This record gives sequence, C-alpha cells and structure tokens, in this order.
Amino acid sequence: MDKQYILAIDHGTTSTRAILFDHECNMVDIVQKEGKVEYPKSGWVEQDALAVWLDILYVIAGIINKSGIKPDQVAAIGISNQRETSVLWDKKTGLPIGKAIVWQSRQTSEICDRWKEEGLEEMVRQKTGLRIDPYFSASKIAWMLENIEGAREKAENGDLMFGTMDSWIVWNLSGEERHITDVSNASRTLLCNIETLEWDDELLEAFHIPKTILPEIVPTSFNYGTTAPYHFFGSRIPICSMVGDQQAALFGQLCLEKGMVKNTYGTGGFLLMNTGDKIVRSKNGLLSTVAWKIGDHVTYALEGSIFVSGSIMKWMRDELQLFDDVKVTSQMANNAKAQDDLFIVPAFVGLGAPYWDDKAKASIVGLTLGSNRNQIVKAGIESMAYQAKDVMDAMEKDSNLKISKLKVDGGATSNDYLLQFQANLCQCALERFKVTELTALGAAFLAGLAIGYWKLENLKIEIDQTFEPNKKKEEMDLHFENWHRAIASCQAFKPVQVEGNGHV
Ligand SMILES: Nc1ncnc2c1ncn2[C@@H]1O[C@H](COP(=O)(O)OP(=O)(O)O)[C@@H](O)[C@H]1O
Ligand SMILES: O=P(O)(O)OC[C@H](O)CO
Repeated sequence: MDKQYILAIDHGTTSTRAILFDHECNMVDIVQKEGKVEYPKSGWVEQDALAVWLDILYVIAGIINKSGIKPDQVAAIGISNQRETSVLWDKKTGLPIGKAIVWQSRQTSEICDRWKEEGLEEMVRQKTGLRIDPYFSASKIAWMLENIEGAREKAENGDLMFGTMDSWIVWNLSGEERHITDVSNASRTLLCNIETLEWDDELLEAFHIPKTILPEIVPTSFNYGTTAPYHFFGSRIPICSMVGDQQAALFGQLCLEKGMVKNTYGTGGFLLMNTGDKIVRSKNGLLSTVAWKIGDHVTYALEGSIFVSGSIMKWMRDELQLFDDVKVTSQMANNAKAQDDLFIVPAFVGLGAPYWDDKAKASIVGLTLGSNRNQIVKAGIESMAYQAKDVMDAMEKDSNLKISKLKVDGGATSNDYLLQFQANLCQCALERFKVTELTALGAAFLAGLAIGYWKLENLKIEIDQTFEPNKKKEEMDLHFENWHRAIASCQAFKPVQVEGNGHV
C-alpha cells in the first residue's frame, strides 16, 4: 500500500492552511492562503464565509497538486479553526444569509449590555464557564437574527443553520450531510453547558435563539463521515477531528497532563492550561473551557484570551507602513535605541483577559519627538508579551501552580526578540518547537488517533530552541509596573460621542 498521511486543515482568522503529516509526525508539505478580513465600521470585524469555503477548496487542491500524493493516500482529515466566528446559512440554498461575524468583532456590544442589565451574567458564568462578551457566538447569532431581514422567520420555519467555522467547513466538505460541531467549539458559543456538554435550554430561551438552527455536538476525535467525492478528487476521505484552534495547539504541544501550559501568538494570543477532568472556575478574569473529548473522556482547560497579539504587527505593516515584511521586526526591535517608557496598548477591539473591557480603545503612550519607527515596533512586539504575562499571573493565582515553562507556537514566535523579552518578563523558560504548525499538528494527532494511525505513545514533537531569562526580575518588574500604568491610562480614555461626526 502507498504511504499514508494525515491532512490537517487549519483555518485561522488571517489564513487557511492545508498541511500533510507523516507517521513520524513530520510536516511533509504545506499550502497556505491568506484570507480577507473586513472592518466595515468601528469595532466591526466580518468575513465572507463563502470565501472561506473557497479558500478551503484552494488549499486542498493545492496540497494534492504540490505534494504529488494520490488523494487516497490521505488516511484522514483533521480540522482546526478560529473559534466563535459565527455564520448563518440557508438550509435550502446552502448560502450564508449575511457576513460571518468574527470573534474579534464588537458590533454586538449593545446586546451584551442588555443581557447584563437583565441580570444573566451569573447564570451564564455558571453554565458556560465564560462571561457575557461580544467575543462569544451567542450575541453574534442574536444580532444576525435581529438585523438580517427574514432571518428569524427562516429560523422559525426550520430553514436556517448556524455554525462556527468548523460546522460550516464540515457541512460543505461532507456534501451537506453533516451539521455538527465538536465540544471544544461548542463550549465557546455561550450556549453549551460545560458540565452536560449539551445545548442549554435555559440559555437558549434567555437569548431567544431557536435550538433548531444548532448543529449536533460531537466528540473532538471521531470518525464523523467522509468528504463528498466531488470535493476530494473522487475520494471519500474520513473526517476525523474538529477542534478549536487553541485547544488544537494545546494538544499539538502535547500538553496532555494536568498543569501543562502553552501560549499561542497568532492573530490573537491564547494561553491555555490543561486542568484535567476538573473545571477550574476563575476568580481572576480567565475562562473555563473544554479542551477536548476523546471517547467518553473530557479534558478541560483554563484560558486567557487576548484579542490582539500578532495582528498588531499586521496593523503596523498595512496601516502605518512601518515595514514591508514582519520578518524584519525582530531586528528593528533590537536596533531600537532604548526608550523604556513607550507603550502600546493594542485595545483595537477592546481588551480581553484579564481586563474584559469591551469599550477600551487602543493607545500609544510615552511618545517624544525622538520616538522613531524602531521604538514603536519594539513597543508593539512587547505588547504581546505584556498581555501574556497578565494572563499568566492570573493563571498562576487561579490554579495555585507556578508556571516554570511555557511552550509557545503561532506565527509571531518566529520573532526571537519577542520570545527573549517574554522569557525575561515571565522569568521562565520558553520552548519553541521544530514543527511550528502545532495547531495543525494537534488537529492531525486527534484525527490520526481516531482511526488508529497513531497511538498516544507515538506522538512526539522536538524542541527547536529554548529561551532562558537573561535579565533580572527586579528590572522587568519595573517595566511591568509601567505597563499597568499604560493600561490604566488607556482604560481611562472614554471619549464622548460627537453628534454628526463623520468618522467611522
Ligand atoms: N516575525 C514576526 N514577528 C511578529 N509577528 C509576526 C511575525 N510573523 C508573523 N507574525 C504575526 O503572526 C500572525 C499570524 O500568525 P498565525 O499563527 O498564522 O495566525 P492565525 O492562525 O490567527 O491566522 C499575524 O498577525 C502576523 O502579523
Ligand atoms: O486565528 P487565531 O489562530 O488567532 O485564533 C482565533 C481564536 O480561535 C479565537 O478564539
């Protein structure tokens, strides 16, 4: 028999990738496609779900073509995806009825305020492990039902389907056969009870969301069915994992034991700790979430979600045009003449964990006439590390554990300046791995386990580089104190609404 591979499809906020892994856990080939993110109004973030589906087809065709393997050499497909981003589509036509609302979007802030005024917060926290915030899917669904013409009527007639991107991709990939979501994705909707792992009727009623539009909740690693042959060059390939990308990275980092922690620096930043079969309820601004369900066994995680991490660099490149390629930014930061009181708080879409301030606006503080682009870039990179340290401190308090090692991944970890600064700030070692695509590897592992391609003991990853602290804690603590002053000044800025203001 020809050599078999596992194909991971990793759909992130800014790009979609198809990656082939072999039995030795090596990355054999990759095809990547940048996606389009739209910002139609202040705080709004949207995507065209149909364009996402076309990107999936593009990377599938691309990887088969580029790698030269035969389609039936793919033993199974695993899918990891940006979470919470929500789309509604028409059951009859298969077409989205509006734009997908992206996880970063603040456009549903008013709905969340309303739910808070109705006193729903404590019930939501208890049932879901999350909090009322525009980040999660529920207010996005409610917004679409309220604002897209005919949506509620379609929902009531049973003609409407909801999905996070995992559901949307599998619905299409399976030839419209399977309307499913896995528990790791369901646990991010604000509609799933994290103890029963089922849609919660009381929440659905409180949010006026009809159950008929929801997908079936399934385990994270399972043979769900196959691709439609016309989407995979005539082959029916088993689809064997669906997993939220941050939980996928936790699995890909082999954080399989209670207390193990990873941090991903992608569009956003996400620190997750495996908490085993226990739900750890946060008192310090973190979230309790499902990591994965394999067979009947459920693993939970504690999570700190940072809304803007690597995307600050994209903003500096595309909007400020401070450089052409993010690759040069580590060197720019190294070249920056020390100006230690320049800070950027990247609250472009409010602040996530541990502050949860959906009205905060981004700010740059500490500018002087001598400030230059290198220093601004350096402050941008450092903002990723400061935000991660805030979450790490909260996680240590909530878990009563000292984090002595941080496994890292995500696009921005190619930035050595970032990782060294993070090691110094947290006074702990950071491990970066040879396979950088650990989200995709996690999805591949979960798919491969479902069909017996791998056993748990076969799974392995190799360290590329360890970053050890090389600066004193006392010095770094002073920088961290200044960061908190920058946060306070950013949160204090609450502009009044100006009538007739044409700005968006
Ligand atoms: N060398 C770098 N330094 C800083 N940021 C980087 C670097 N390379 C990529 N990034 C940032 O990482 C992000 C992409 O990471 P990735 O893990 O691919 O994101 P996602 O999965 O969210 O699409 C982009 O926002 C980009 O600006
Ligand atoms: O696109 P990413 O990889 O930053 O991930 C987005 C998260 O899943 C949002 O919760």
